Amino acid sequence: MVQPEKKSEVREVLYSLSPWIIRVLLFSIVTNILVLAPSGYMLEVYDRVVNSRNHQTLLMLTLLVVGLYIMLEALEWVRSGVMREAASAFDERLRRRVFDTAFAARLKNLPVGNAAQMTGDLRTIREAIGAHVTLSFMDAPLALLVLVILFLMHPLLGWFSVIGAVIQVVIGVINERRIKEPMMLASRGSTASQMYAGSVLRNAQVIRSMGMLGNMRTRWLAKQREFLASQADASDTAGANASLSKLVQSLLGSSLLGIGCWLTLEGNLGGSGMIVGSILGGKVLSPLVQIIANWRQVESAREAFARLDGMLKAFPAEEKKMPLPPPKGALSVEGVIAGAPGSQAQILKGIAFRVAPGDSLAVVGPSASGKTTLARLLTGVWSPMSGKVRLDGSDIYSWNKEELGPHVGYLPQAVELFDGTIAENVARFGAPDPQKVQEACRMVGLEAFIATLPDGYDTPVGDDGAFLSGGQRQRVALARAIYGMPRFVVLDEPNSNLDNDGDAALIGTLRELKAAGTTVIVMTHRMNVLSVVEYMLVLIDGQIKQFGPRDQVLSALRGEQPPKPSSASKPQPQPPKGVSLEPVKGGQP
Ligand SMILES: Nc1ncnc2c1ncn2[C@@H]1O[C@H](COP(=O)(O)OP(=O)(O)OP(=O)(O)O)[C@@H](O)[C@H]1O
Repeated sequence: MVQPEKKSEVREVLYSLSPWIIRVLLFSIVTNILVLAPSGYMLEVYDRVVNSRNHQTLLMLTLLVVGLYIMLEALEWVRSGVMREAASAFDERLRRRVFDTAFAARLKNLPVGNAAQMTGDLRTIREAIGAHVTLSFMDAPLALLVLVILFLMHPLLGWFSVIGAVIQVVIGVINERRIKEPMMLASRGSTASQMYAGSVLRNAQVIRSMGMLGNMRTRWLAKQREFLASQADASDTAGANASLSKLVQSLLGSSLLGIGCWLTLEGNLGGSGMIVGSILGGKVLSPLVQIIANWRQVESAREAFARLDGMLKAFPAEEKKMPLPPPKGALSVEGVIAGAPGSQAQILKGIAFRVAPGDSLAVVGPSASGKTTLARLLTGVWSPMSGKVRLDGSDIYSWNKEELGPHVGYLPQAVELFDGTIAENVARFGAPDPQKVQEACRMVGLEAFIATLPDGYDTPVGDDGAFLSGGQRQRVALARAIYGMPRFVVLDEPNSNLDNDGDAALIGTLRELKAAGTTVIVMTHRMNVLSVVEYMLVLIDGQIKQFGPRDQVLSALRGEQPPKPSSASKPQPQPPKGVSLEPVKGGQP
């Protein structure tokens, strides 16, 4: 079946700029006429002043031309201003959508560079709209009118101008062909080099401690050399062609004067015709020369347009859906097969289980068995290849996350904090509710630490929480996950960085969540977490090996009879065979 062509959002936004474009086109008519003022002045001075030797006429003509100059420059200023306004409007109308799409693309495992390229592409198009070259495009139709006048004056003048224009276009095309490849390599190389430098700077401590700076620098220098060589190649070619283009323009101006003079001598053109002809010839070429000189900018904008449009088509805006009622926390995982976005490899190979509202489940399993993958599916970060993850019966992946977010808590394995204060991070960068922030920090045992800080909850955490210790970062992230007591919480290795106190605080947090009726799923390698959960799921190589009430699963793993229900209130979990679990740190909480 033929798929209908998806609408081009970027093109639609460009079309929406027509009120600005029409205004500029109207101004362009006036400026293009005013541009002829110096030529008119020259002719009038020759015709009227030199012959009549009239000082007053000279004064009047000079005052008139000065007035016209001022008007021309004022209009040019207004014209550029209107285009800059149009450029801002373009950015304004797309920036939110571009940001969201870059974010969605990153969630689909697209490299950071490609996702970030989108904001660069938006900037490239915006700059091209506001650039002088766009005005040259608007001047081009009027240049055609000037060409018609030249033909009417004498066909020879017209043809000479056309030949000049054709030579200019040929130079432009050759230039573009020659520099396209090196420019592309230079642009890619520059991005790669920048990203590499960024990653070196982010990991400065590792590099310093193991004396890796020399090796890293050598790599960076090689990347720099590579892209600078391509850039130099492109600039050399562009420079040579620009000089050639200027030469053609100067030659054409003088040739037209010569031809005009010859035509006058032959009696085919009036005396002033030769001057008018040479001046008008220059006007035909001027927008063309501008366009050719800035053709790279036009090409870059065209490439950025294609890339941006492709990405926006690949990631359509989320449709507005009817809001769903807040979830109660009933989780159902139905025949889920899943892998990393963009990859066909299956990490989870047919997973199905249910967790009732308020119940807690520990997911254990060896490294790389798929626990983190499951956490990403349970929180709707990744979508399954087949099957569904449902919260209160609704597909969690398609649930509007802005709407669902306050009811869900997620602590990822790699803790990510953002540049802001403790309170802002805990409150998920919404307006912090001081009571809820304090409550979340109390539950994870951060209160005492925060009390020692001069700025308390308003203390900045630094980029990615750089001012905090690993354990503190994990606790702040845990507080963020439980901020506002969500109904559904997924914790991926919540105690990987915690000491005994932190572990005890975590167990306390899990108990409080339980008491509040929150459904909790916790991926763990630690035994002590098992003491506060009711259910257990053993994941091995992407498949469920065991699932059920905790003690039953533990007994099954040890090859024993399941314990009697009463023992569930006094859990004494032991490491099962085949599943590596670290012993409880600091004893039973
Ligand atoms: N973003 C990704 N892109 C491609 N493959 C991935 C990605 N994330 C995980 N994988 C692969 O999926 C498999 C399962 O990884 P996952 O992180 O889910 O395991 P895990 O059980 O959480 O391991 P651990 O206990 O070590 O954290 C691994 O083989 C890993 O290479």
